[in-house]
Amino acid sequence: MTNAIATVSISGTLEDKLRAAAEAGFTAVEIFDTDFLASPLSPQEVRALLDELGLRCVLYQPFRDLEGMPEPLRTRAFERIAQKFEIMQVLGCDRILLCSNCSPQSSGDRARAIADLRELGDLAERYGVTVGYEALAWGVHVNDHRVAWEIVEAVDHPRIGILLDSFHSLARGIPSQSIRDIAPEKLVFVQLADAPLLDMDYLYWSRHFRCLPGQGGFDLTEYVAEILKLGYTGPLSLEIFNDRFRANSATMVARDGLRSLDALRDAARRAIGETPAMPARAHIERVEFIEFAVIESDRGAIETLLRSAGCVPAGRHRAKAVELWRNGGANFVLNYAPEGFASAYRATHGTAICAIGLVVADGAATMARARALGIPEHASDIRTMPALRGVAGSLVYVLDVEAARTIWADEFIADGGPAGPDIGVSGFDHLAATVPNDEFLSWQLYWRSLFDVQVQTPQDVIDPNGLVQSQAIQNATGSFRITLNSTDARDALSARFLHQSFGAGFQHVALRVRDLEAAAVAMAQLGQSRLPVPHNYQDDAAKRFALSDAEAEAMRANDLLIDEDAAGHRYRQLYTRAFAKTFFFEFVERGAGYEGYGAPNAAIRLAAQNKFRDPVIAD
Ligand SMILES: O=C(O)c1ccc(O)c(O)c1
Ligand SMILES: [Mg+2]
Repeated sequence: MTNAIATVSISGTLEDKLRAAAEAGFTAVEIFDTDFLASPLSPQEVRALLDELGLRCVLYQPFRDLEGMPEPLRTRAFERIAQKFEIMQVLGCDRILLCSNCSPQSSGDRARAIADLRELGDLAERYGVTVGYEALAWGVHVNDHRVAWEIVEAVDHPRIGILLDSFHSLARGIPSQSIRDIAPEKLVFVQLADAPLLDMDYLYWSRHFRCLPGQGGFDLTEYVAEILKLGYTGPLSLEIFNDRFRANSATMVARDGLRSLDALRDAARRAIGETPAMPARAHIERVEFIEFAVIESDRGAIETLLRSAGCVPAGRHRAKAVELWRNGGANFVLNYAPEGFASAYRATHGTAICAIGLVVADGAATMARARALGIPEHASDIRTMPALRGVAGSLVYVLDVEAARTIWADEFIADGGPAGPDIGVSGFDHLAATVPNDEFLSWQLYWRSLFDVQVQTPQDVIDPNGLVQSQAIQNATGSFRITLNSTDARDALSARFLHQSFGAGFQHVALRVRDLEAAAVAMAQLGQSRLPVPHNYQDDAAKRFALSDAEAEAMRANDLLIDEDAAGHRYRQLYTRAFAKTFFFEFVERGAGYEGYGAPNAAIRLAAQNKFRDPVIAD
């Protein structure tokens, strides 16, 4: 069974698109009619290029508005499709997609459509071509694959089959089990696309928001499982109309496309009990550490930030200029080494988080799955802790439970200094990454294809200078949580972060505490520089959440933010001021059952941060 991609999914000229698909490892493509029409290459030249690149054209698409048309449009459509069949012969392509009719001039008479398709079958037969009839979600008479199937069944012609496109089926909420009604030999092609769950006109949703499987909200696993159960062995092909992809690197989309298909195939195989071709998505236990690459001249400032957040020195590396700091269950590695990965990272990004360490259930299986998905490994100098390339060239270290138990004693000499103040940090609550807009979907796929994680509903967050999109990703128990944030707005905080730190990265780290009020008081004594929260917000929160006078006063006195879910589970937050505009802490008290991230407060926080737009060093 082949992986394929439609040329419409990627940016550039027809030639750029074909080269990117081949480079990513595809061996089959759909050629989109408009891409061909806009190309100066003759059919023979396109064929030569396909041959040179080792690609087969497995579908020519789309052909529009043929069935049920009045004359003279009907004759014209038949003449035009015959010309496509001739081109397809040159291209070596034997399948064409016919969309259900969208023309207001078309007849809704079922018998007419059936007769036209039967005649089309006879024409296709002469060229050795098979037609896949696709129900567009916005087709005027046929907009449901169950109806397309009824028609194809009635046409009963060996050259006329049905083409399934997951967008059209799942956007309309058509049950995937209905695929079982299709005769297997009549399913001629399968197109796949995911999409965010939006309440939107089908055409606009489809043409602008489709995304790769594993980047949106459709249940594609069930869809493909039904298709595999039917016995379909043809290509699974990506047909993605997406505004970001049109503006993106063709290579990135093609590479991610292959990853998304491999991950989806794996999920579908598992769903129907077939032997999987790669290890399962990796279970993450927790974040064990984050590592900063630190410029020596930033030492004072970063230590001040850490100390005032309740962190204390806990060890020195046995061989390298690397220090371990701790805050309860959260480990911070400060890397000052003049050589190696951190030094290269520091040279590009300045003082920044250059790596995170994840504890997974099975390290070897995690690395094997990463390999199968084409996620690059980075040569790690610690044997028990292999590394994967992560956001913006930062690293994701992969630790077994056993490695996490021994790593600190193996690598570090414990610091005999005084124990720090206990501010009740149990560990990392979440890490917030800021990524460029065009990589936003790519990073979602990275996390969702490799790890056993789920996404929450995406959030639109209002920054004083533009809209920020935020996507939370977490494991089932909530012991691992990250958020991905991106914006198009040049002056929004996350855009300034990208500019300031020369690319994507983790911009803030949230630590979880038992009692945020107590932690805030303790950290104030340590000289913490907090982000002030306006009184207007506090006055509203007091009423909204029916806070007692004491609770409301504690909120005001400690610059706390608060949220509550529908079931009354609470979340309280406190932010520190930023270090060099690139990094800050959040402290959270997450009431049992609260699953969010305080999204309603993000606009308040961003407005507060906006006041400190000049370089700020925690003092
Ligand atoms: O948006 C469209 O017109 C269109 C064209 C061809 C397809 O296969 C499709 O799914 C949508
Ligand atoms: Mg389609």
